[in-house]
Amino acid sequence: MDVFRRLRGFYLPYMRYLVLSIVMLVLTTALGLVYPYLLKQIVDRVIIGREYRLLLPYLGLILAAAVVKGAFNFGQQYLGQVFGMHAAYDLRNALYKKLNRQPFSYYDRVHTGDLMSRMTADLDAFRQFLAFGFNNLVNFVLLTSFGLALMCSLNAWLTAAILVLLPVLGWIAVRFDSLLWPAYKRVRKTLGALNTAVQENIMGMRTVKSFAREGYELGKFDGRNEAYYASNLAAADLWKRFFPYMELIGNLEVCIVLFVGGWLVIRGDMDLGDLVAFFSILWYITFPMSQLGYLLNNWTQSVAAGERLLEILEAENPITSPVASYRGKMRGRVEFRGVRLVQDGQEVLRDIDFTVEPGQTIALLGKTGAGKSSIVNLIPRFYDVTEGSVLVDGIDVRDWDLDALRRQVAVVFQESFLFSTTIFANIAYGKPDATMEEVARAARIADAAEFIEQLPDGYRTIVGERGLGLSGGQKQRIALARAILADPAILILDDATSAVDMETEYTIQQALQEVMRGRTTFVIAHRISTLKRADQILVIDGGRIVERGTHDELVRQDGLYREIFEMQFRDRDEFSDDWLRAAVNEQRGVQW
Ligand SMILES: Nc1ncnc2c1ncn2[C@@H]1O[C@H](COP(=O)(O)OP(=O)(O)OP(=O)(O)O)[C@@H](O)[C@H]1O
Repeated sequence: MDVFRRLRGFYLPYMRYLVLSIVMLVLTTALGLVYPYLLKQIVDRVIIGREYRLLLPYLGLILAAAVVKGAFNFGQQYLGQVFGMHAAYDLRNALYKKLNRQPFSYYDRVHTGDLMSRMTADLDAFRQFLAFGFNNLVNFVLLTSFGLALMCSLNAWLTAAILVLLPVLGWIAVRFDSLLWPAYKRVRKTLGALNTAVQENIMGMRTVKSFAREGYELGKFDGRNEAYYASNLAAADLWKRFFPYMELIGNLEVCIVLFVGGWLVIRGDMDLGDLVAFFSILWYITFPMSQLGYLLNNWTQSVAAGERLLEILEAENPITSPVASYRGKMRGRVEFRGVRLVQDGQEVLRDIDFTVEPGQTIALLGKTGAGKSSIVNLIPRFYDVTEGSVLVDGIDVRDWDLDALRRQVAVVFQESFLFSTTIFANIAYGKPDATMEEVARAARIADAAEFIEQLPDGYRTIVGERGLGLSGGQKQRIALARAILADPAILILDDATSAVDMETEYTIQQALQEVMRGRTTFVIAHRISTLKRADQILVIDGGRIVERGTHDELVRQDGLYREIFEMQFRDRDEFSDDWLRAAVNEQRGVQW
């Protein structure tokens, strides 16, 4: 019940459909109970009383009741569906909205396949209960109570006799529900794991194939498929045990009515017509009773599914805009004050202090895993600091309106993600109203214009899922153009040119000089040649700033920067016969 209480916000606004549907259901049920009454009349008056002229009117009444009942039945099912669909529509929107608002840390933990299964299969199980389950439940209660009341009016003793088995029925139902609930939770969980395996396999198909690991992946899938199959079988096994009990109780009821009812008729304490009517009511209510199993199934599935939906809806999100948030125009001054960051219990950053003035370029250099990305991720609040603060224009990023902050900070990640749409739409992603000229200009700066124009459809070329069909360097250049077009006050290039060759990187850098003018730029790169022009270079090691200064200052110190510099210099020396490197050196006028 708790699941339904917590999800009530989604179905309460549409209760009018459910109420109308239930009204129709009551009428359908009431009309259904007219048959036993008519049957009694036919037996007592037409057959026993020999009033044959009444036969046709009674048959006419039975037919009319069937037609009206059919119409009400259609109405109640239709309205039930409308109720379920409206609620599911809102729920789907809320889930999607929530997922869009969740922070990076949430996506570090969840599995895409499992999320997809929650958004589809679990949502549908919940909708099914709203659309049919609610009505069936009400139908069950109504039919049983109406039926019992009618039976009571026919013969109280006979009704009391069949009620003896009711507590047994209730006990069995409750007992099975407690067994079914965990069984269905397992079914849902194994389905999520199965979807995760499929999704990861498809996403990573190139890696799978390149290592010829199809066999291993098939085995992994087989294992999860087996687990899903086994959990379904376990649930079916429970049902297998449940149905015979229900069948037995139904048949016992028939025996009781035959025995006690027959005895009452023989003694002359009950009319034959009443016994026939009693029987017909019993059959009428045994059907929904035998459906109790399905009802329970529907119910437990929807509770298990609802729990999984609530896990998304109620997931904590510490990264939200404060009520009195700041949403001004950004100048681009960034300050880190005593920043410490702990992730998964591990200290990733500590004692990070630095200031960048608007328009300056700051470079971060360090070994892999040193903490460079972790530093820049704090600026647009992809993560929040554990201690200390990050200020933009003197205002703590936690006091900025999240959208205003992120709209004015553009990040180009090492792995560029492209949507499966046109190159134009991919570049204009942060500025949907951009004109062709603006998009082409951003592409020119990112050194992407040339290869885009050579494609058969130019900017209208549709790139495959995740940009398949383009090279890594081409994707990076499109991502770069996307950031340039967004015209941010702060531009963060997190290893954004790692996939392009040195010559292209050089061309991009030349063009970026113009883009970087007037905006604060963070550059993370491994090649010293990329960083050396920065106003300030921070050398990161083990989550701390170990050196800082300009290129000239740092090469004079005997530290990590110089070590990296000399290493890169040695490489260059070893490959001195490489015509390309020589050409680039010459072009750059690098003084090593
Ligand atoms: N979301 C996270 N959850 C837990 N630990 C993380 C997370 N992100 C990064 N780390 C850890 O923090 C440390 C620094 O990672 P970070 O990505 O900042 O390094 P980096 O210097 O940018 O490395 P690279 O140059 O390889 O990109 C690593 O030890 C990493 O395992």
